[in-house]
Amino acid sequence: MSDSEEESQDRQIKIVILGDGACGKTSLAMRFAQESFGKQYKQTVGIDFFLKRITLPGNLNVTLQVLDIGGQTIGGKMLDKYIYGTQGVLLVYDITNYQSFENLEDWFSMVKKVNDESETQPFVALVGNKIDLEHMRTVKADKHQRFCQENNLGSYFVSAKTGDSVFLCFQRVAAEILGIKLNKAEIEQSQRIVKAEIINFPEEQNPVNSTNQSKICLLQ
Ligand SMILES: Nc1nc2c(ncn2[C@@H]2O[C@H](COP(=O)(O)OP(=O)(O)OP(=O)(O)O)[C@@H](O)[C@H]2O)c(=O)[nH]1
Repeated sequence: MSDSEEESQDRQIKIVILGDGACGKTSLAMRFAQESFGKQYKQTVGIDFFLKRITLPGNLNVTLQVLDIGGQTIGGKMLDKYIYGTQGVLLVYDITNYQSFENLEDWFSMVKKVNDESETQPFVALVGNKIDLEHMRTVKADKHQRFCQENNLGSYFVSAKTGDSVFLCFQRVAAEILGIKLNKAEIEQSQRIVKAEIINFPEEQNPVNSTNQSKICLLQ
């Protein structure tokens, strides 16, 4: 195989998403891989797979195999097998649900246990999801930062609903795994513009310009 053929081959990386039920793992994977979001909660039983090809600086094509692990799998027999040999781990919690943050200790312990005797360790990142619900936040950002510093983790805040920072998170994790540095322009480019939802409130019962009201302004 010539050098150029070798260079044009895709790199493959495996990333698992772990965390409590309903923290938004499936939503994150779907937002990243399919650009979609569903408001309806449908529990993942076992595991789901998503594939997405991205291009990193230097025209490097990378296929990300994303394993979305159901929140109920903790303590299950298969979990070790899903985690083993993965290059990246996203530890996800819901910023409005403190328990989902606390329980990450258990998920992280599983990751450490499985990789205990392995020569290579996965790149692990802490992901606070649902930042569109900032007004309902119960996990303070400094708690998040402390957990990252203490355990040497990557740190992200995202919203699967709006798409805020989702692509950036996966892109940076992939770059980190492959030892590629992203420059400021590349990071800014992948920060999506977040569109606000437009809510149509029903018209007022008695609007100002309704026909039974005078539109004439009287000056006294
Ligand atoms: N507001 C808001 N809701 C979200 C967000 N991400 C997910 N949700 C909602 O949270 C609920 C749970 O999302 P899922 O993606 O199914 O959660 P999960 O972690 O995969 O859950 P399990 O399958 O039980 O492990 C759904 O109703 C989603 O619509 C987000 O960023 N913002």
